Amino acid sequence: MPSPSAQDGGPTRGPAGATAALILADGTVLWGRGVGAVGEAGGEVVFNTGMSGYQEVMTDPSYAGQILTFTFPHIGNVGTNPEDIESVTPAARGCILRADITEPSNWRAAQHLDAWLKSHGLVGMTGVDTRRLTRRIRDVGAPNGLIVHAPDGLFDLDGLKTRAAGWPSLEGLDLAKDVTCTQTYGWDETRWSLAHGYGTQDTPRFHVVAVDYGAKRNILRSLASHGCRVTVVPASADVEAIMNHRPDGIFLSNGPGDPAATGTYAVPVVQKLVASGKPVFGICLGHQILALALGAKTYKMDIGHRGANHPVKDHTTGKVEITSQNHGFGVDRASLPPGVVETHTSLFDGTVEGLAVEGKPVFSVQYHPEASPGPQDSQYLFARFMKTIEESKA
Ligand SMILES: NC(=O)CC[C@H](N)C(=O)O
Repeated sequence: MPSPSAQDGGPTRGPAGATAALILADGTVLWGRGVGAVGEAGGEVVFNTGMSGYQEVMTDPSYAGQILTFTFPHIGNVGTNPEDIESVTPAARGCILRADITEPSNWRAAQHLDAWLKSHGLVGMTGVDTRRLTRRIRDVGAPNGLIVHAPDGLFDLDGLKTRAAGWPSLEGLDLAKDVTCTQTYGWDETRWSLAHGYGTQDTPRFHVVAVDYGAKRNILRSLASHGCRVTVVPASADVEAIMNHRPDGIFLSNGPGDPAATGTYAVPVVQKLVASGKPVFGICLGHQILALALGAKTYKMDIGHRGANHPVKDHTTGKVEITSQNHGFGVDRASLPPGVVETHTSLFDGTVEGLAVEGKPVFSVQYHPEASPGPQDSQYLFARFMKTIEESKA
């Protein structure tokens, strides 16, 4: 789009047709067309390279505090439906898209993406050169920014630039407490499956307590489909509350924010869980919290991993799997204490992707074996967890 019209003092009118703007913390402005809710939303601007699954991505609670830009240009063309969600309320703050959203074309579509964004109060914009934005994020790291949707085309650019520059970093932010469940509940796979026509569940083999730091539904479904009864407890649950459920195994979920910020409550609980000798399996934030509990350190990555084509090597089998990922923090290899083994490694950038504790039924991965969206290569990890539980019971 051409440059905006010069103004003296008052609001700035964007280039012809511009009803939305992305303002980055360094003052960069990208213009576009507004979709979804009218208003302003701020967060860390990150890109996801997946070619499908925008609704699962937008509802993944781990995207809390972030504005998503999709590198795939056509987003919204199959509309939205009530099933492809990873939580009831979308966690991402907004979205940045290349192409305008077309009419939905899919038999499952219940709503246009634009209407769905509006109904959840999410601000979005289209017409952005997302390739340019992504290359910029790759060069300088994920910036904070604001997206503004103003149908009158008028923008208070100075104020927006000040607010974007002052937007707080995700580093040090505990967001798990914002997205965790407020009460303990049993994941009712049967009811969910029947409601969506996917059949029933057999008699459960094991009872797993899942600590919810922002759990994606497909993890709970995956545990259930591997034969588990699943009890979900809030992130603040203490060891006694967890053990009172008499679990066969404990699952530590994914979730948003800085893992180190959970140090006051989650980390000491996980230390006790590890000491208890019960099988423990962690995914993403759960993996990072486990690492902290074992004495390792986490750090903020420049751009993180978000997409559905990340190659990871499993050192146990020597196999390479293509994985679904969404994280902006990582576990520092140099900080791993003796007795903690790196089981998986990223073949993109060599970072730590999985851990196991020697002599204990405890392991975790940085990526998402439940996918949703993404390839199913890593489903074996749920089977590995079941085997660990079986062995620990024997
Ligand atoms: N998906 C997740 O659990 C993300 C973990 C953590 N919030 C990160 O960004 O690294």
